[in-house]
Amino acid sequence: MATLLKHSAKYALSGRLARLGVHSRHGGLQCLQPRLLPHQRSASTSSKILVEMDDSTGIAVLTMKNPPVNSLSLDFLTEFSISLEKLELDRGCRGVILTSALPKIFSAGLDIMEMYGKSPEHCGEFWKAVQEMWLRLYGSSMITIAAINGSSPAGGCLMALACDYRIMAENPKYSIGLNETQLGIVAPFWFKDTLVNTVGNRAAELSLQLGLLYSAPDALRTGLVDLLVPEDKVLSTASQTMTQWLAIPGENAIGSNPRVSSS
Ligand SMILES: CCCCCCCCCCC/C=C/C(=O)SCCNC(=O)CCNC(=O)[C@H](O)C(C)(C)COP(=O)(O)OP(=O)(O)OC[C@H]1O[C@@H](n2cnc3c(N)ncnc32)[C@H](O)[C@@H]1OP(=O)(O)O
Repeated sequence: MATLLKHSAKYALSGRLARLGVHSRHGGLQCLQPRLLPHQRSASTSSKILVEMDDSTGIAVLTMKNPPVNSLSLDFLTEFSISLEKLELDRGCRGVILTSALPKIFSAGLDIMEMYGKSPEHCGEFWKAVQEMWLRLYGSSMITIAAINGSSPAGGCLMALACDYRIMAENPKYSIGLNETQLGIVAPFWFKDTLVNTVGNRAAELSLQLGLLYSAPDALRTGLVDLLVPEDKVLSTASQTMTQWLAIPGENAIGSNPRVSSS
């Protein structure tokens, strides 16, 4: 925690700027245009989330656009959960691809400024929003695929882990992992359980105790991600993979998800 708080001063200004939407160092604000194709039915956008729904396929792309690094602030998490809930209630939506509008970053994890110098009430609200995001994603009855087009430490990695399948850009500069230990904090048990369910006990032990951040090839070797593709193919591959999953007869790819099915 001490290390985390030490980092906070560095992150203070950017957090405020991000909330004001004025940070463009990563080119974030320039690349937030909707990518609607002619056959797509609708796009809805809140300030930090863009949802593009393709009615003909039942696939939605949920794009995070919270510059500079898609940190998980209370505002962001609230918008994220609302967007996911709307998709969950939309009977036409069968699959969601989660990706980032920002170059180089999928998500930097929890917004450090939300944990620094805030009232107990605010902290409670923030923590509840983090859990809500995880519950909605991990317990979703839709197929969820993370199209990881940038680095994704800590809470960003949790988001990816909460999806059914992870496709990562094979860029040597990107890393992913639950690195909380390196920040002087212990990953909550539900972060740990989500990792164990993905990579198994021994790999999770090493990963958590050492706070490892994996390069894309190491993440693939460990089983933290399922597939590496060139950066410009991440979204299209996610789309193709989703189509394959949705073609499983009787929607069994959804029905046999052990997290949401008791049978
Ligand atoms: C309230 C409840 C109480 C609970 C208390 C217990 C706490 C338990 C929590 C346990 C679980 C924790 C999970 C987490 O996710 S903690 C957050 C961990 N994340 C990080 O440490 C990421 C740190 N960031 C980075 O590694 C890099 O920034 C990154 C690789 C993402 C990008 O690198 P790049 O070089 O491209 O960019 P910069 O480092 O220059 O950063 C750009 C600006 O973004 C700001 N920034 C970065 N990360 C965060 C963040 N997580 N929150 C807020 N702001 C962030 C950074 O300050 C830069 O701003 P400036 O340009 O102004 O310097």
